[in-house]
Amino acid sequence: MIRMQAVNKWYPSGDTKLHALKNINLEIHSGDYVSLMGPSGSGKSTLLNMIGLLDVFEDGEYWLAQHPTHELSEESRARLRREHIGFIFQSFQLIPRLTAFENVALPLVLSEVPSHERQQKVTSVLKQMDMLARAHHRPSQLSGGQLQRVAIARAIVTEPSVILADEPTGNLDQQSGHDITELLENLNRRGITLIVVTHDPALGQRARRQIRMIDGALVNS
Ligand SMILES: Nc1ncnc2c1ncn2[C@@H]1O[C@H](COP(=O)(O)OP(=O)(O)OP(=O)(O)O)[C@@H](O)[C@H]1O
Repeated sequence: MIRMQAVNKWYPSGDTKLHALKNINLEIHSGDYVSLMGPSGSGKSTLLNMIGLLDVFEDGEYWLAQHPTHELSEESRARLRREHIGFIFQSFQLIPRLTAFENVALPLVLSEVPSHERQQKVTSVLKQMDMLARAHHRPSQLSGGQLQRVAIARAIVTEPSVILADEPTGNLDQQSGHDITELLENLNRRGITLIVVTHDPALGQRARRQIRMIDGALVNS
């Protein structure tokens, strides 16, 4: 599903450059459940952004679902991202002035899915997340756990093959965090590849495979 070979990423940093990803070699198979851990600043979010095609790297190769993303135009990369990747963030990243329903519908609007099909798909995923009763609430009217369930509905409405979750339980109390973890693991049981960045060892250890980063490099991939 995911294959990186000798990927390096530098960020501009004043007059010099910061070597944020150092010779990353990584293979993740379809249906895997992987956690990515490591100290603050070690490069976890940078790597997740590369996997999700949100940012570009300077050298190396990255194959996603057998597509050579390093050779593709920004437009093709965006299409591949929409087809394959669902994102979940610590801060939920919902649009405040849109209802839960409208937030979940947004990726389908961007993919030009017809309105009646959109209606069906959004209703189905909100139901799966037990959020149908709150479909017309705005984010400010929802709890943290509910916000994350809406965000998961938004991530899965396009039926992605990979979910990338950056500290998905970081802003939640213990019970809500546990519920969200179960929801994500259920999606993985249904075949979605799940990659979770976390500082929480208890969450990280639940993954079938644990990857550690230190100072921009993978330690045990
Ligand atoms: N847009 C950017 N421009 C310049 N430097 C950046 C940028 N984003 C991240 N960095 C730097 O790259 C390194 C890796 O950052 P990254 O956010 O990937 O780490 P992380 O492991 O996810 O950290 P945390 O656990 O604190 O979220 C850090 O030194 C950070 O300061």
